[in-house]
Amino acid sequence: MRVCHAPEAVAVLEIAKPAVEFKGVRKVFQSRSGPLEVLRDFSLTVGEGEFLAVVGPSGSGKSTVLNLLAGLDAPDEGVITCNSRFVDGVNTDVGYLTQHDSLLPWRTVEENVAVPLEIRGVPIAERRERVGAMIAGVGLKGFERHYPSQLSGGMRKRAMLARTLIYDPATLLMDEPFGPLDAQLKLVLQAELMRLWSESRKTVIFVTHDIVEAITLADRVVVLSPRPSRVKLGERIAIGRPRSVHDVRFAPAFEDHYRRLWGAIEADIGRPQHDHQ
Ligand SMILES: Nc1ncnc2c1ncn2[C@@H]1O[C@H](COP(=O)(O)OP(=O)(O)OP(=O)(O)O)[C@@H](O)[C@H]1O
Repeated sequence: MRVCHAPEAVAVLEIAKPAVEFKGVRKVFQSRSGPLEVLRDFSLTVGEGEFLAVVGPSGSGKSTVLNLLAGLDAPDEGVITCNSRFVDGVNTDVGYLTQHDSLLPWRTVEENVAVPLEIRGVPIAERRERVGAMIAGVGLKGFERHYPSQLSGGMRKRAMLARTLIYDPATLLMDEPFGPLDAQLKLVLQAELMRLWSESRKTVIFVTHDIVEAITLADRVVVLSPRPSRVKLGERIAIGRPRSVHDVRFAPAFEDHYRRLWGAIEADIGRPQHDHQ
């Protein structure tokens, strides 16, 4: 990825090498009331090292997009590639932080974080070292031996983030990771995510309902249409980095971004989604 600096010191990102591509993807689920077409002719390209946020109406298929990329589900039509490989089964190139609390309750923080390394057969000494460093990196030092039930919601999110990052996936999928947290904690975790991302520059696809969060974190925000979904707007965020989660909303470009994104979302609120094919 090439980063050129415009006169106003805003980093303009040009997608030099795509990390993720959806081309003409269609996804239909079979529901009790018949087929549910969630994605139709859905196309999206994400550049290597890009932080992309995805917003859109509830039920428009945001999680479906992540599940398809993770290879947990298969498209009915179209092609998905990740790091130049077709996704046609479980995609081990991605780390996936889902909405749900997925820590194993019978394992301590360090035992939870170690799971991906155990699966990959990483030797125990290396495992200990990497787990310790990662736990410190997400601010959980001192809580290694705690069980999930002994942690706050924010600490559990940190532990899940550590477990997702531990095997150093090239691409990170995050599905409303901070959704249920209170506003202050959300800001703290957003700041930490930005710090971790700026150190590693992984490709990130981050699903959220929060437009401010999307503008704060992302290089580009895409808005999905109601079902059957496509990308209806792509907004490149013209706010320089490093960004402060507290100051982003005072950046000159913030208001215009917010207005355009909200306009695209507002137009679809209450609009019925078309489920008949
Ligand atoms: N495995 C499945 N079987 C049947 N229907 C499904 C399945 N997975 C998702 N759906 C339906 O597909 C639609 C899109 O779901 P998805 O979770 O991708 O939307 P979303 O945009 O992430 O929603 P939200 O913002 O509410 O989290 C929804 O109507 C959902 O009920």
